[in-house]
Amino acid sequence: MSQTYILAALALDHLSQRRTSVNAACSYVIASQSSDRSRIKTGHSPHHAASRGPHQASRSGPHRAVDERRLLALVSNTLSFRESLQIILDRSEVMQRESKMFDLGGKPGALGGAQGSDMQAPDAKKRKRSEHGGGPSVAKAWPAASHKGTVPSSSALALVMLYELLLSGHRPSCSASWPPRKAVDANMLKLKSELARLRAQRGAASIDDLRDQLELEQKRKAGRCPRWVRVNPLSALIKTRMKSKGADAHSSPINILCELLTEQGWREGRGEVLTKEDSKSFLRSQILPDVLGLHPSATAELISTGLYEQRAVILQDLASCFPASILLSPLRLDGSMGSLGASAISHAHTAKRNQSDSRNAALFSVPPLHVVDATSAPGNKTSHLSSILYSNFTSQTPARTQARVTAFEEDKDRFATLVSQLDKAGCLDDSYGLHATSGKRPMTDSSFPPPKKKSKFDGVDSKAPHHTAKVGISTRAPTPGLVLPRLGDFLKTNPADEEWKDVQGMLLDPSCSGSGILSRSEYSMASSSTRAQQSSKHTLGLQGAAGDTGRVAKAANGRLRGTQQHLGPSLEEEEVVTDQAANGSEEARIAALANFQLSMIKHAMKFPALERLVYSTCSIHAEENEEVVMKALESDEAVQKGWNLAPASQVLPSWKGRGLVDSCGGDKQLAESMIRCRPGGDAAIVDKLGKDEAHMEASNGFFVALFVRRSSGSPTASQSPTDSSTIDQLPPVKGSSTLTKSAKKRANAKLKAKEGGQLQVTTDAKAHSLIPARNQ
Ligand SMILES: C[S@@+](CC[C@H](N)C(=O)[O-])C[C@H]1O[C@@H](n2cnc3c(N)ncnc32)[C@H](O)[C@@H]1O
Repeated sequence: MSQTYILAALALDHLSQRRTSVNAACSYVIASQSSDRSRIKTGHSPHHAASRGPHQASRSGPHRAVDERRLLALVSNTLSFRESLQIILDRSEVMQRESKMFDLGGKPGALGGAQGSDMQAPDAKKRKRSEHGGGPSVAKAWPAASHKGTVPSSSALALVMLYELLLSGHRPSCSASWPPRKAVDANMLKLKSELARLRAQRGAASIDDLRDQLELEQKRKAGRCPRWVRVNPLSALIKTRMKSKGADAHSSPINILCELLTEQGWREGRGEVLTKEDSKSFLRSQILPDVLGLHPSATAELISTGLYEQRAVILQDLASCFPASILLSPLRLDGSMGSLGASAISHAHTAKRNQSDSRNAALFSVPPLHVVDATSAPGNKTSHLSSILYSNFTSQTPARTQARVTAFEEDKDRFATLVSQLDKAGCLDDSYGLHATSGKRPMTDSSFPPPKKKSKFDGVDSKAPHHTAKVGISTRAPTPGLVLPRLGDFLKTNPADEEWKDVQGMLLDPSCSGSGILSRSEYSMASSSTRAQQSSKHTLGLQGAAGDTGRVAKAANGRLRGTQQHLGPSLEEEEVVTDQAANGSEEARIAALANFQLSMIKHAMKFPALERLVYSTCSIHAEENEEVVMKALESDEAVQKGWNLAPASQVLPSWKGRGLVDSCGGDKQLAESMIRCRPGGDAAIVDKLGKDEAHMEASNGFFVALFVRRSSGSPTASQSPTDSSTIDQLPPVKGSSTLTKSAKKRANAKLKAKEGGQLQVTTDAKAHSLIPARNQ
């Protein structure tokens, strides 16, 4: 019956959205289906049915029980071959020709052809609605129905059917007239020839060879990445130590973390390579000062220290720590990367505010104080922003009263995760969510965390005036965590609103294909041995998350490299949100994502005081990275407001991986100003590693670009907003001429059209001058 295929596709959809185990995804979809049915039948809530567990649920309805082992094997095997299947699908163009056949949502009654399948007629409109000004809304195109376990995406269903019909060697269990099967059958010749081509290209003797090759490649890459940890200066543990150190010049949060580790028998190593043998050593990142790397096999050992539980460390990939660091670093006008102490930054802010010491303030462009994280959940980068702001301004009261992070998230479930993660890490602003009158948190959502107890170290601001905050609104007293989460669609904000008038920095890390994430394949791909175990031993919902590997290992297994690694929860919250265009090929999906990403950047560029905008993805596709940045630079928003790219010297200059020149129209300088991380590290470095060695420059695949502009509110620009000579006389910054030729042309054309210098800022000058982000 087709039901198993539909459930398998739903499980794949679920895995695309959530970092979870194959087991858990299968249990989830079975429970969702059953609860849907029981809700329809009895009117009970889905939670009620789901809480009975998948076994009972699936057997309680009038429908045939799902063969759980078969479902698990089908999902695991499809995942194992996912990359090959996708290549075959794309090359054969089956999705382009047959998209309707896989679109169960578009064909009410399509399920009718399946025996034993009575799943709800889907809400096709919901999945296809077009939002945010053109193209499928990637943020919203994620099929809500599918996510809730009703209708799978076409792409997931196609993968499952392709695996079953092309590779499994099983007799299909659905009717030959069921549209998804018909579509694959009709294209079988083409599909087989693409499979043969792929095998020949990879030199794989058999299909199993092909799968094993892919798995090995993924594992090798993932194994080279250290277990990255970032210190959290907002954890009570670090704060207490910091306080006890008083004015000790060496007492930075990272030094304290190293000290805490050393006290527990860890050793600080040297060099760039971590070996498996030394499971209790760590290295400091040479790229980011607040990050350490351990050998991935040391994760369980780290967890046993209690530092993770107390959130003294946040487990976050190195590359994922780039955006907040780049956004909040001082930018030097001489082109060097600033690494100024907190007091220097604070001094610059004071000078800027008073405009009394322009010489000093002009030394560097001060990092922003009010920052927006436009797409926050689960909040790794948000808490990093909070950590840096907090560290910079911890003893600088004037600046600290203004420093804050407004964190948007539009998905309610993910918003709950965001709030909970921020709360655990001590990053929430204490005024967050408190009603001015009752002092109680307003949300009724059960996942919403209870009000925080104040620790003695949170008392620093106890003399501050009582807040008069609305929920998440920024009129609040300064508090340690600094983050004000906002449940809502960033695209629906009005940049002209009063509350955004002082937003100077923004981090934009939107939903993407997630193609750079190594751990995704790591957790989702079952090794040959575990596949066998799964089919024979495991039954859904009964098996413990990580088998019998022990409590610590169980908790840590999100990244442990062992046969159980794909089972069980992860320690790192999943940053990736990948949305699939309901129909169509991988290319269509990426194009839809790119449209959405561009619309987010263009919206961000409209914020009046914004001077820095960091754009990042964990994708390796140029379509989502360099190409989006190029289009953004050429957009009306960029040209009118004078947005540019910060030069390479201002964006982690010591990081070797830079943008793809070809994808930047051949402009080397432009490409140099962008950051790229190759999944598993640069081949030139990591290919020399021994077995079981990890390298301090290996991370997930990632991309970052820093857009900068001088806001018209900044002193220099406002002195003479239409005087291009003034702007041109600014000291040039090497390598910052980043507008493309067509953008320059358009800027010139616009300027000519607006005779009399009516433009607020002389776009012509902006287009030709070399302008770093600067405030003075
Ligand atoms: C890639 S994830 C962000 C990961 C996060 N920066 C971190 O490091 O933990 C993208 C997030 O943006 C949210 N999102 C997508 N579109 C949005 C919008 N228009 N407004 C607000 N949030 C949005 C998604 O729900 C998702 O949680």
